[in-house]
Amino acid sequence: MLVTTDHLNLDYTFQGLSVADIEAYAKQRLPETFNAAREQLLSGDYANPSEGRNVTHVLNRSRHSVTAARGGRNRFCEVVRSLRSGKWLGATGKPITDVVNIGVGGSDLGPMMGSFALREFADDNVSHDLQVHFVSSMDGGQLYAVLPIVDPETTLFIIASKSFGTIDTLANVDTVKRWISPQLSESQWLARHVIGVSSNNQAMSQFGIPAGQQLSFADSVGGRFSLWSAIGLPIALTVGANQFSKMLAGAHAMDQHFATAPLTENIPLLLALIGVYNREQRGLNNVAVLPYDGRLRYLPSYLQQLDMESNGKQCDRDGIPIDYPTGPIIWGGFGPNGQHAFFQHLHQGYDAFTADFIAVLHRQAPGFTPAVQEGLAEQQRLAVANCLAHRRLLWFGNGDTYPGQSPTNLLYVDELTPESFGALIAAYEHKVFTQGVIWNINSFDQPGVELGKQIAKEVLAVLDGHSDEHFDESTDNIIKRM
Ligand SMILES: O=P(O)(O)OC[C@H]1O[C@H](O)[C@H](O)[C@@H](O)[C@@H]1O
Repeated sequence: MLVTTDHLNLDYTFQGLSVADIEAYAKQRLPETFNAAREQLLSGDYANPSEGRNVTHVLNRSRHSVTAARGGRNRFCEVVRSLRSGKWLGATGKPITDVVNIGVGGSDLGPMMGSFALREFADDNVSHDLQVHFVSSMDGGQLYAVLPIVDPETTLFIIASKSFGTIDTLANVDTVKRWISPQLSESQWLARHVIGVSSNNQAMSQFGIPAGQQLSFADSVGGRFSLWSAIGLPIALTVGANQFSKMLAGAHAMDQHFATAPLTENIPLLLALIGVYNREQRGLNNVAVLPYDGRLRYLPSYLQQLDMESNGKQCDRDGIPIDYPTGPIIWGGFGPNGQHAFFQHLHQGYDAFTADFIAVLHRQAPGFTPAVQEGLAEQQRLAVANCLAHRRLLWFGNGDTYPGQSPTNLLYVDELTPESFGALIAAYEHKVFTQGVIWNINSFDQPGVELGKQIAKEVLAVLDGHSDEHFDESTDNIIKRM
């Protein structure tokens, strides 16, 4: 049960499903409309009915759109070149040494995961060292850590927000504005130390970001699908625009694979059908994501947003309540360390689950002595051995007290490269999309999140003394203590 593509491979042997099982299940669960839906997604024509627009993130990585969006892409590449070469000077004439990406959700998780995963692929033709930091949390916890180690005169902030209205991001930006003085005035800061990345150009202008420092993207690109757009700027700043393009090329190759590979050799389709099978036939409500390469350690959080925000729904595409289970709970963590923490429960605990193991078979270690290179190669083998061992134990068990029979996938790449990374993420995107089609839900909105934001505003108004609204006893009691 092995499926291989240029960049990504799937072994689903330990799902206990044969090719014939998959074919039969696809007949049962894949709607007749699927082929048309897939074509629409890949050409940017798939509808997001509740938000009244199409879904176009795939266009960010297809060759046509790179040409169509040449203006925006040129500015993106210029910004990358200028910052990475040290030519971008701050308001007091010093080169920028640090970039802080302020954004949350899709404006944080994708760029952070990609920058961390691909760091070693940085183009070398850079004259100075640029540090990229990430700040997302509304409580200021990350600002506490970053502000003391950067300097207003040499730091540039990316304000990354599709809507340019997310309170978490605006609150962090507001604190930064207080921090720049006395070294910089607000106008100096805006002129040389801020780049806006958003689909809301008007809000970026109102904020005072010069037009040349605004990078925009289409509002038809959902936040959790936006790392391929200008939101991916931190990745490009880390590795260079060429390597960023290779990541897009890997994702594009996966788009083509998804479009053309037959069902039983189509990785996203198989992942989707196996996932629906586990959810509906085996009653498994959770998936552990277990990367066995430290560079992919942010993958579980990224997939949490991708999958749970897309398919955690209780109404269909027309807004009508449904009575069947939809997207599972996604959780997980870096596999080798998980072995020393939560794996005990996986092996012998009461609750049933499924998991995706993600492995990288080989890793180059240029720049190290031959002895260290050999040590690192041994460590890579050690990690893969542990991945294979735990996967075996989970499936086969070991006597009465290790039940086994936990179905898992193994996704692996020969080497982690920008291309294979792009292909891996695109495969998961298409898995989530396919499941959304199967469950007849809109995978491209997040009404629950919006409702939570509205309630938070009402609570904050009471905390700030602007309202005397009452909630429930518990909430009112805490408010009284603030
Ligand atoms: O990029 P922004 O508009 O600031 O949104 C950031 C995030 O906020 C939200 O609450 C959404 O649930 C996410 O999908 C989104 O990625």
